[in-house]
Amino acid sequence: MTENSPLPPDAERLLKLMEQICHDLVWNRYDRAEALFELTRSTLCPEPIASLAESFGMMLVKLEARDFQMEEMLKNLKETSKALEISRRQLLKENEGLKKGLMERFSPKRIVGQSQAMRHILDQTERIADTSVNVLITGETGTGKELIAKALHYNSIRKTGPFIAINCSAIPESLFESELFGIEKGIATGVNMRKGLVEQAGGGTLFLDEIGDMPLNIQAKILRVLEEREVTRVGGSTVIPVDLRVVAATHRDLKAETKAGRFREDLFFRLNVISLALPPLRERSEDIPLLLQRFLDLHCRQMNRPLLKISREAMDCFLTHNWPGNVRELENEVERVVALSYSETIRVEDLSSHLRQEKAAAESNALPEKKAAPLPMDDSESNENQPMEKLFTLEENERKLIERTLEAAGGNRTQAARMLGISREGLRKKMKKLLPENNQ
Ligand SMILES: Nc1ncnc2c1ncn2[C@@H]1O[C@H](COP(=O)(O)OP(=O)(O)OP(=O)(O)O)[C@@H](O)[C@H]1O
Repeated sequence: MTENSPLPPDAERLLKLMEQICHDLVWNRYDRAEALFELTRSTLCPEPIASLAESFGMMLVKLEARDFQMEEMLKNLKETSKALEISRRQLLKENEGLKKGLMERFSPKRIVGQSQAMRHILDQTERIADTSVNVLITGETGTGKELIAKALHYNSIRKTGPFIAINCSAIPESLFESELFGIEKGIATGVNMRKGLVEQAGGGTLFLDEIGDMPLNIQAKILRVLEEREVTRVGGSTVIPVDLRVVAATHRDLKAETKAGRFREDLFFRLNVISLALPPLRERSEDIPLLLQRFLDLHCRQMNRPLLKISREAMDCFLTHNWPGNVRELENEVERVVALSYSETIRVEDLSSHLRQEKAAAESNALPEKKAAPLPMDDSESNENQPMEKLFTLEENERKLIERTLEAAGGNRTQAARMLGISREGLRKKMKKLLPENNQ
């Protein structure tokens, strides 16, 4: 067959059929596609048309395979999307549970404190939690300032919003502004937009810890946020409204800092709408046994140990130490002891050396008048650290212990019996035997 010779009549018809099939395929119509395979097989079909049909047939097979793959992909995507939705719901539920747990954990009722000063603080915390007033919490390190800030947040109407804590003493001065107020996109090559901590706290509480360490220029800017309730990112000009409550804390005397010109007076007044001054632990030693109990429960549970008892001598160490690191130091000491002690009773030798030394020094003076709340006590350790020449008989030791406990309990026998872990009747019998002169 030459280039110009007419096609045989059959070839003419088959070419027409090819043309129609191609046209159909262009419009995604496949109903005549089967004919392609016939064309490849037909003995009547001229060879060029048969090989053209074969090429189209292969193309069709590929198309079918692609469609099949797409269907599979769609099916997989649908399954993944279903699994993601299930996970999303689970996460939401978990998140709700965790938030509920946080609310319970930071309820003022769960914060330990029986001393008058702490009861006053906890009472105030409960009363102001659900308001939006700014609060300034003062107190030495480890007294529980952040704990109170969280109690304020998780018991407020903002409890489902974020609690964002900033430690002002830990941020380098050059980074303060961008950390707090965020950065606008494109301020420098490759810089992406970043929300600052103030913006992130929207709908929740911003906790400015160690506010006394905030640089003066930032103090002016944070004051603006408090007054205008809006923020502008570094390098940006858009004013972004923020709805937040500010709780600040410091171990410094901010009044003195304002007098020394290191803290803005206007900011001090803005923050100090309500102030809560947390007392150091050494001024509320009646809280020590309760805190000890709380931390023993917690750490024994965490370390899978049965609840440890504490010897009277070890308890004396806890009561006489002056706790410069306050509650945090006490908790660390308990955690250390629970991890390291071998026996079921915490004894003096289990404690850190500085606690033991202080106790030894205090022993040369009289026992301070501190009242211990009931704890699982073990008295078998009395006089453990006494040098040999000071050893007394068992009876003598018992007599001294009763005398000291009565002294600590201000003469109240019911309380003394409780502190000794015996009944009032048991104490009466012991006093009759050991302290007949006192037993009237
Ligand atoms: N009254 C309390 N009851 C139970 N736990 C407490 C109490 N006070 C403090 N704690 C615990 O002591 C630790 C220290 O408390 P927190 O971090 O709140 O102190 P802080 O005053 O903010 O310390 P810093 O000034 O060093 O930041 C935390 O583990 C906290 O849970």
